[in-house]
Amino acid sequence: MKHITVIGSGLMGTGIAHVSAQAGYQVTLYDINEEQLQCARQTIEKNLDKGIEIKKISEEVKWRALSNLHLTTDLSEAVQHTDFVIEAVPEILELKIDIFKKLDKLCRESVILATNTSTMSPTEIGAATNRPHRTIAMHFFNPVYKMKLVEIIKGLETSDKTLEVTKQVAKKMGKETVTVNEFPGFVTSRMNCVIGNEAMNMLSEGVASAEDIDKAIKLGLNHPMGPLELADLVGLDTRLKNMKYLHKTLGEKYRPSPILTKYVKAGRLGSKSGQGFYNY
Ligand SMILES: CCCCCCCCCCCCC[C@H](O)CC(=O)SCCNC(=O)CCNC(=O)[C@H](O)C(C)(C)COP(=O)(O)OP(=O)(O)OC[C@H]1O[C@@H](n2cnc3c(N)ncnc32)[C@H](O)[C@@H]1OP(=O)(O)O
Ligand SMILES: NC(=O)c1ccc[n+]([C@@H]2O[C@H](COP(=O)([O-])OP(=O)(O)OC[C@H]3O[C@@H](n4cnc5c(N)ncnc54)[C@H](O)[C@@H]3O)[C@@H](O)[C@H]2O)c1
Repeated sequence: MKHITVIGSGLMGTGIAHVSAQAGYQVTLYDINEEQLQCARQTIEKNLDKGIEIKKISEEVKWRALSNLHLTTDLSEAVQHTDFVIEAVPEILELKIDIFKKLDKLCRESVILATNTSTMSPTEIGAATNRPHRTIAMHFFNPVYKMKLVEIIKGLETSDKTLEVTKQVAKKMGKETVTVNEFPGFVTSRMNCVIGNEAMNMLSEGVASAEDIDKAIKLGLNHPMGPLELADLVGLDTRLKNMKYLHKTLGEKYRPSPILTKYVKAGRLGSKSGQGFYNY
């Protein structure tokens, strides 16, 4: 494994490309949006600089990581030399399936295709390809360069070898792993969605202000961030897509809070749009 391709250079693709390049992989970051790619490179450079400031990495590691990073809007070029692909496009099943079909045609037979889906079925995504045994879900956490876990989910046909290689890749990126059986939302998104949704319902019902809900959960339950500020960090559009999928697959308990739907309709998407439950 020498070369990783990351598909989608948004919040997560940027972080995954960062930790991959820092781990010594050649990384090609692909997006349909050139501006987004440039923005990703700047974010990675800024976060590498912060790493130097806190003495977590050296100047040399920074420059090596940046020289390992390649950007492209051409999908064939993105996968030409790749060994391992990690997809991080928006949480829309049809979009992920379409990309996996294209990747399956373009990539050498030995290439593993991983999805960074928060909730969806690697079996269903893998079934769209001729390599279900080489498809897997590799669920990273935001902000990727600070968070220590990757949740790995095997699809029905995923081979043990694919699981082993995926674990090794995550380990080389400095991450711990857990292996979870395939259920919608896995362990973490299922839990996160329930807590976050309850916080939004409490806000709508007037139980407390956003600030006090978050403060209560941080100082009273010792969470590092409050559920509403965390939802803003994740992106309210992403969160709504996750909730809708869990609602469809797991039932009524996961119905998205109406305030979430309203905010997304208004274009309040969290920190990335400048406004969510808080102003940025
Ligand atoms: C439970 C509430 C529920 C809320 C609901 C929200 C909706 C979610 C719905 C699901 C949607 C899908 C989501 C997705 O699929 C999965 C996710 O990503 S969910 C979000 C996960 N993220 C979190 O939960 C973040 C919570 N916050 C935190 O844990 C912390 O605030 C933080 C982000 C870690 C930051 O804390 P800080 O104190 O600022 O961080 P540290 O300084 O301690 O750094 C941590 C660690 O990173 C190292 N480090 C820091 N900067 C750099 C750098 N520039 N380069 C390299 N390394 C860096 C630092 O040294 C620390 O390492 P260590 O010393 O510990 O080894
Ligand atoms: N936001 C989070 O905290 C978080 C955490 C873990 C997992 N995830 C999952 O990661 C995935 C990406 O989420 P995100 O928050 O990074 O989304 P995002 O909206 O920030 O980024 C998505 C990127 O994909 C690009 N894109 C769209 N269509 C594309 C295509 N056809 N080909 C290539 N690129 C395309 C967009 O231009 C954008 O740059 C989702 O499946 C999400 O559920 C998100």
